[in-house]
Amino acid sequence: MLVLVVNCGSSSIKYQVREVTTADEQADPYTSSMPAINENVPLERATKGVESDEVITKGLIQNIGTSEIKDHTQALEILAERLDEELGGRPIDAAGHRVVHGGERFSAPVLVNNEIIRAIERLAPLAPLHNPASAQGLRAIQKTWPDMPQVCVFDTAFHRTMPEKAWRYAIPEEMYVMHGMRRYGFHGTSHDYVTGKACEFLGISRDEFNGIVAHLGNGASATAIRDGKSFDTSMGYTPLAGLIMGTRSGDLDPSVVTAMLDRNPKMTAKELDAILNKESGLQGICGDSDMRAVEQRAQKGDDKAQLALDMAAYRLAKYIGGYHVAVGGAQALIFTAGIGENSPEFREQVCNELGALGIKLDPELNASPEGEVARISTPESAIEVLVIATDEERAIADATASLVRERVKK
Ligand SMILES: Nc1ncnc2c1ncn2[C@@H]1O[C@H](COP(=O)(O)OP(=O)(O)O)[C@@H](O)[C@H]1O
Ligand SMILES: CC(=O)OP(=O)(O)O
Ligand SMILES: [Mg+2]
Repeated sequence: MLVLVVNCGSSSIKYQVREVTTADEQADPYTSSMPAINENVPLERATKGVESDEVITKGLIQNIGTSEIKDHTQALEILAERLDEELGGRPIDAAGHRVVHGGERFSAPVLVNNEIIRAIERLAPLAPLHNPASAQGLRAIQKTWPDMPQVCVFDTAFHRTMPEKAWRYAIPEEMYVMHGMRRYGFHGTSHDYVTGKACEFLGISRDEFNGIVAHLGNGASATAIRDGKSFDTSMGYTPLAGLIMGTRSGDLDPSVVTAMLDRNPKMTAKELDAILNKESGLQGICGDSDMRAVEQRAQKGDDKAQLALDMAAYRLAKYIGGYHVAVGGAQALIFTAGIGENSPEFREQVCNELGALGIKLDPELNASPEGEVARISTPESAIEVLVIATDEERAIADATASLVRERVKK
């Protein structure tokens, strides 16, 4: 089956077309339209018998929302033409979308219909940059390929298993009841995927696995995995909370925000949002947001870059320490995504902060982890440290093929 994976960002569309083989094996019973609250089926169970192994083509459409490309609808028209060329007219069987916010409703991937698209649009206030883009992408594909089944895979879904003590904010209850102000958590597809890989590698069944995942890309989040499920996570109501990221502040005292407003009463919510999301994090501390650039400057003795690294590593280490407690003792610490997979220096710096947990890195293994899953700790380490290559697109392609296959059977 040929599956188009679409990731609609605020100003770009990342896409992949993947060949997915589906064995004639029954997947686990899997709710496809209305998943029950707080239910969650691990990816590897939901996609049993589905294997995506080959990327046929991939690419990026940028500058959406400029004079060049008006909106996501126009971008999808460009994509359709491009794909026709790149695939030599071969038809696509299904499309799978990364949707950032699934709110409290979605705890698993769903087959798309008009009502689902409206639900994603209704969640726009919680993810103003991402959800409207996804909805436009979904509608544009509906228009271009009216018969193509579409599936949405939500960043928030994996975190629907968190207990209320982890997801509620200590603010007046009506803020939650009336406005949905609570922790949702993001990067769930990645946290779920690498958790499955870790269990496989360690020979532990999902239900018995306790660990911590550090997904460190441009956006970064840590998740406490208890009994194989998300128990707590560092991102919150939006992807701004938690760790120090490329351009996002992560956690701070909310009074800082009100003080910014006090100083400059003319500042709009949008401007405040831009300061915290686009001008903060590594960028705010040292003027560079890309980890490679920050590391290079630090190696040359640049103090500001070194401070940015120290702060980011320290913040992450504090989360790891807290989550070790939250999961009742982690069996493994997993590093993944751009920085987690590619920066031995940052992994080392974080682990150096974790001596109290009895973590011991093997410097050679850390310098060049090999394969999809690599152990980088010594045999004496109290917690295994793993580097796992995440693949959100693959997970989305598998989930899409799995749901579409079930539909064809019915
Ligand atoms: N070899 C490397 N060393 C250090 N950082 C790296 C390396 N390769 C990629 N990165 C960092 O990974 C981050 C991007 O991660 P990625 O997961 O690709 O992001 P996105 O969230 O955009 O998917 C950037 O900060 C980049 O500098
Ligand atoms: C949710 C989020 O932070 O996504 P990204 O890492 O793609 O920015
Ligand atoms: Mg990412």
